[in-house]
Amino acid sequence: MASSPPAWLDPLPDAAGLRATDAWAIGTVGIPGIALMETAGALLADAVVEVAPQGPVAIVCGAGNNGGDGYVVARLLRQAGRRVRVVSTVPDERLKGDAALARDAFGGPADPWSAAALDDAAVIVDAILGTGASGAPRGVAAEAIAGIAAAADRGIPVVACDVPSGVDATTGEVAGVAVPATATVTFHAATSGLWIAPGKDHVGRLRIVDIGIPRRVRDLLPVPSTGLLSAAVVDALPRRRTDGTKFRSGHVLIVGGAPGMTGAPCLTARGAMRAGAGYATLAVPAGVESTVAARAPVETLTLALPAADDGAVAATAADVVLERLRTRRATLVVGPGLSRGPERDRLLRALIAGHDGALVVDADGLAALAGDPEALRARTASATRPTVITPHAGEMARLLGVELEAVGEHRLATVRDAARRTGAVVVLKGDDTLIAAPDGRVAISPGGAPGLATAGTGDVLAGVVGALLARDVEPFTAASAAVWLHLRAGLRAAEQHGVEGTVAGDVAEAVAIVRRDHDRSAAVALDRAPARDGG
Ligand SMILES: NC(=O)C1=CN([C@@H]2O[C@H](COP(=O)(O)OP(=O)(O)OC[C@H]3O[C@@H](n4cnc5c(N)ncnc54)[C@H](OP(=O)(O)O)[C@@H]3O)[C@@H](O)[C@H]2O)[C@@H](O)CC1
Ligand SMILES: Nc1ncnc2c1ncn2[C@@H]1O[C@H](COP(=O)(O)OP(=O)(O)O)[C@@H](O)[C@H]1O
Ligand SMILES: [K+]
Repeated sequence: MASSPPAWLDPLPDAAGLRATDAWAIGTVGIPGIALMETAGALLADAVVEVAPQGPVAIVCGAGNNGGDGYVVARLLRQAGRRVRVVSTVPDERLKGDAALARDAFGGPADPWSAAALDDAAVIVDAILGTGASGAPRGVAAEAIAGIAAAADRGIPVVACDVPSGVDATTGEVAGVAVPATATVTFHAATSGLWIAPGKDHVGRLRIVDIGIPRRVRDLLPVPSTGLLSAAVVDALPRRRTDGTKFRSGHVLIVGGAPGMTGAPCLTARGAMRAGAGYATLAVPAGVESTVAARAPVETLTLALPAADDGAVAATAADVVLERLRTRRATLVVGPGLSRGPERDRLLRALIAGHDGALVVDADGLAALAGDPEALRARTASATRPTVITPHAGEMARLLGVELEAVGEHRLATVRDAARRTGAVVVLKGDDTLIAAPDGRVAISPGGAPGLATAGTGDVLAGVVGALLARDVEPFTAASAAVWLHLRAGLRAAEQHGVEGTVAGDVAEAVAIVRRDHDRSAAVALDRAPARDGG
C-alpha cells in the first residue's frame, strides 16, 4: 500500500501484521508476553461473564498462545468461583513459552478433548486456533471445532478468543469447519478476516480490546493493504459551489434498458442525481424510450438508441453514444437492464475502446466481458480513463470464468485478482462489499444492511459511483464513498420503511439524506473547531 493511506480507511492488519505488532510490543517496548496474555485473558473472562453470568464454563485450548489465553481465563473464572472444565486438543507437553506459563499458573494439565466436556456447559470458550493458524483445521483441532459447532447448534453460547477457530484471520476464508461464535473478543486490533464473509458470519458480536500495546505501533509497522471504510470518506468528496453549473455538478450517461427491463436504468439515474450529478441522460433502445421517459426522474433526458432484433440495444448504438459523448463530456455507466447477447458483447467492446472518459460497467455490461476481464486493460492502462466495475458474486464468477462457490469462498483473493486483471477499481458487492484497487489496496464495507437485499439496489449503486466519477473523484475514493453512502442509505431507508419494506427507490432517495446529514455534521464540527491564530 502507498506509504500514506487515505485518512478514511481504518487500517486492518493481517495475521502476520498482528503477530509483528505483538513481537514489537514484546521485543522493542519490553512488555513481557505473559503480561499481554494475562490482560487478554482477563478481558476475555469479562466477556464470558457477560455472555453467561453463571453456570459451568467449558474452555477448549489449542497448542499455541491462543490456548494460553484460554488457561488464563480458566484460572480467573475458577478464582471467581465458577465451575470450569478445561480440555486441550494437544498433549500437554506440546505447550511452550507463555502458553506453558499460563497452564502452570492455572495449576496443571487439561483433560484431553472430549465432546462430553461441553455437555453441561452454560458457555464455551474457543481458544483453539488464533492468528497462528494456517490452512484447514487438522486432527483433534478440527474434531473439537466440529464439537463446538454442534454444541452451538444446541443453543450453548460460544465466546471466541481473538478469532473464531477455523476462520482465516486475514482473508475470512473457512477452509474446513469453523466455530460459530456468539461473541469474539479480539486483541489490540481486528484483522481483516473478521470483516469478510464467510468468516464475518462466524464472529458474532465483535469486541476489540486494548491489551496495552502502545498505539504508536501503527506508525512504525508497514501499513496494511486492507482497511475498513469510515464516514470520513465523504469528506473527500467535492461540494457544489455557488458559481457552479449543472455540467460542473457532473453529467452521467447511462446505457441500458431493454423490453421488460426499463426500471433498472431509471434507478441508476435516480441514484446518480441523488448523489449529486447535475445532469443525467438515459440512452435506451428506441422501442422503450417512451416507457423509460415516463418512469425516469423528470429531471433526466433520454436518448433513443438503435435496437437489435430482440428490442435491446444494437451494437451500432455505440456510434450514437460515442457521438453524444464527444459533444457532451460525461461519465458512462453501462449495463443496468441492458440484457445479454452478442450484440451487447460488441457494443461493450466498442464503448470500451471509444470512450475517453470515466466508465462504470455493471450488471449485463459485465456479462458482455464474460471470461475476458483483460478486455478492460487497454483502456485502464491510461490514467485519464478511470474505470470502476461493480459485480455481485454471480457477475464476478462469469467475468473471471470461475465457479460461483469459488467467489464466495475466496472473496478477498477474488476481488484483488479481478482488479489486477482488469486494471479497474472493482466493487465486489454483497453483505460485506469489497472495493479493490489494481495496486492491491482493498477497502472493506462491513455491511449489516439487509434492507439492501432487494432488486434494483445495485442499479442505484452504479448511479452513485457514476455521479462521483463525474465530479472527477479519483476512482478508488469514488467507489468507496459510493459504497459507504449506499450502505448508510440502506440503513436509513430501513429506519423509515422497515427492513422488509425497503425498495431500491427508497435507497436512492436516502443517499441524498445521508449525504446531507454528513455534510451538516461536518459543518457543525468546523464551527466548533478552535479559532486559528489571528482568527
Ligand atoms: N504473541 C503474543 O504475545 C500474544 C498472543 N496472543 C494470543 O496468541 C495467539 C497467537 O498464538 P500463536 O502464534 O501461538 O498461534 P495459535 O493461533 O495459538 O496457534 C498455533 C498452533 O496451532 C497449530 N495449528 C496451526 N494451524 C493449525 C491447523 N490448521 N490445524 C490444527 N492446528 C494448527 C500449530 O501447531 P502446528 O500444527 O504448526 O505444529 C500451533 O501450535 C493470538 O491469536 C492470541 O490469542 C495474546 O495472548 C496476546 C499476546
Ligand atoms: N445480504 C445481501 N445480499 C445481497 N446484496 C446485499 C446484501 N446486503 C447488501 N447488499 C447490497 O445490495 C446491492 C445489490 O446489488 P445487486 O446484487 O446488483 O442487485 P440488483 O442487480 O437487483 O440491483 C449491492 O450493493 C449489495 O452490496
Ligand atoms: K480462537
